[in-house]
Amino acid sequence: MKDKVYIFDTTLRDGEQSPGASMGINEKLKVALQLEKLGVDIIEAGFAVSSPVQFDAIQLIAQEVKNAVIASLARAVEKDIDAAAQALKYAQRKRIHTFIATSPIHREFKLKKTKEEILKQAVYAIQYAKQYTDDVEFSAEDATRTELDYLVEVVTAAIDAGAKTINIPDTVGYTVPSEFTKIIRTLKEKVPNINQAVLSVHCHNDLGLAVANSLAAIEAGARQVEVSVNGIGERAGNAAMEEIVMALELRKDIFGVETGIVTQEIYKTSRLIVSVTGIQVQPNKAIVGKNAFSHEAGIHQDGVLKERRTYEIMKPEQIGRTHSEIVLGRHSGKHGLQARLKELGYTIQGDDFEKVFQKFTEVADKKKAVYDDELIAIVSECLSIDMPEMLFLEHVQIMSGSNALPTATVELKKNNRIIREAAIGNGPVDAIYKAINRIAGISPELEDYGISSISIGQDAMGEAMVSLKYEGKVYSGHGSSTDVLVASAKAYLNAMNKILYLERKKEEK
Ligand SMILES: CC(=O)SCCNC(=O)CCNC(=O)[C@H](O)C(C)(C)COP(=O)(O)OP(=O)(O)OC[C@H]1O[C@@H](n2cnc3c(N)ncnc32)[C@H](O)[C@@H]1OP(=O)(O)O
Ligand SMILES: CC(C)C(=O)C(=O)O
Ligand SMILES: [Mg+2]
Repeated sequence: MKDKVYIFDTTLRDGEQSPGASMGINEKLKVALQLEKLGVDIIEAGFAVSSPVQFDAIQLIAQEVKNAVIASLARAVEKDIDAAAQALKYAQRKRIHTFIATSPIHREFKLKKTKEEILKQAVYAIQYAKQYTDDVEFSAEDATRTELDYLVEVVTAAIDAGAKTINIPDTVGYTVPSEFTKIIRTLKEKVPNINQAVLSVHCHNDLGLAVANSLAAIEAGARQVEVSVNGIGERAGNAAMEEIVMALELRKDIFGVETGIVTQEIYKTSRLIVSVTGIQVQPNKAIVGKNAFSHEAGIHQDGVLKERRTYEIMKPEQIGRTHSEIVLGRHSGKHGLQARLKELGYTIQGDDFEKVFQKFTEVADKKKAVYDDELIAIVSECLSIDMPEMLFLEHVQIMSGSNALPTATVELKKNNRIIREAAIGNGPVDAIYKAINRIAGISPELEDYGISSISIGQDAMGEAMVSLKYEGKVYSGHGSSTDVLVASAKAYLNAMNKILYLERKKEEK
């Protein structure tokens, strides 16, 4: 059995410290249950003394989650530790995580205490917490800006006092990987009782180094990492769970360690955090970003079509995504275009293909991306081929407002015939989608929906993205427009047309 690295998830505590990320009690429970499914070892559910909502959320999570240790943060003061213990009362496995800052700048200006006073307070807090649970974690806040010999002294005393996990936070994200390696190695060499505790790291991302620092610490012997989903957290955030887990998973040759994470649950967890916090993931974010498995460049598309591994180091399915994507745009080449045309049911070769490619490059040069409906229009224009039996958006009209039931009227074109339907929904987008479902005659499940701006200014283009689940398969769609509701309708139709196309193919067989 390889060495295990414990995954301590702090999405619900440090992650929630991101401006605007506060979650309600039920949302926190939903996240905790998903983290349990994901297989994290420890869930830091909050900071109990901080507010009644925090306290109640920790209590509820402690009652409901069975397969992870539940932790609460507590300053090194009795009232915080008492509150943490009470909130954790019903947990099957509980951890009190107490901390105090050790660096000169925090000692002098924030805590206004001497080295001796801080060491004494840390030891007292750990001993005090031990009356409630044997599982006490101690963090030396701002450890990485602390004098190393003093840090050795504090860590030795904390373990003597009974701390079972010693956490070394890079609180302000100032450290670089080589320094982290040195800190962990020094602690392993100089702390005489270091083997009686698990050594942990908690890295912030102020210099974009949180993941690199955490991995350096693991290589140097740390066996717990504190992470958050999508890397959310105070200021520039914490080390991203998905990046660390997949680095450890894919580079076992380097790290030689295992985690208990069910990697197929990663994407679902990431999307849940986006939906409960409203904090979007940047498109180029590793592992969970919209573009992490998209290929636009012609040379890459050609490579991936010939052998996926030329430009993909993991399978999207490994992290619970359904597929990688060939995005047709200005940088695409003939192989990528041909493959997409084939998917759409066209076999176009020779001069005809050259004509279509020529027109495609003209269109692509003016746009961010060329979507399926536009491609079909190009083929139809260049080759006078009838449009296949697809649904095209002609018109969408919405009635919505604070006192109105959101109602959508949608007109779609199918085989040169206009079909009109209206529907009421929970919101304008829901109403549009219900009206489209009526015309299409099927009701796929909306798995994911997102809208983002793809240009700036008042006439900015909005791009909508949807994932629809139908008979166990997931279909994605994109649509863009200066009107976000029109973009939403186009994205839905883009995915719906893929479903309808495959359904027709099945019937033809
Ligand atoms: C690096 C981190 O992420 S640490 C965690 C940060 N998270 C949070 O702060 C979110 C939750 N915080 C809160 O709800 C509040 O700040 C509370 C309830 C903890 C404290 O609130 P208040 O009593 O109003 O104090 P306030 O937040 O203004 O100041 C913090 C006090 O705690 C002291 N303190 C800070 N850290 C510690 C510590 N680890 N142990 C003991 N005392 C500490 C500060 O010196 C200051 O004390 P002072 O009032 O004697 O000057
Ligand atoms: C409380 C500690 C672990 C923390 O969040 C930090 O130092 O960043
Ligand atoms: Mg932190």
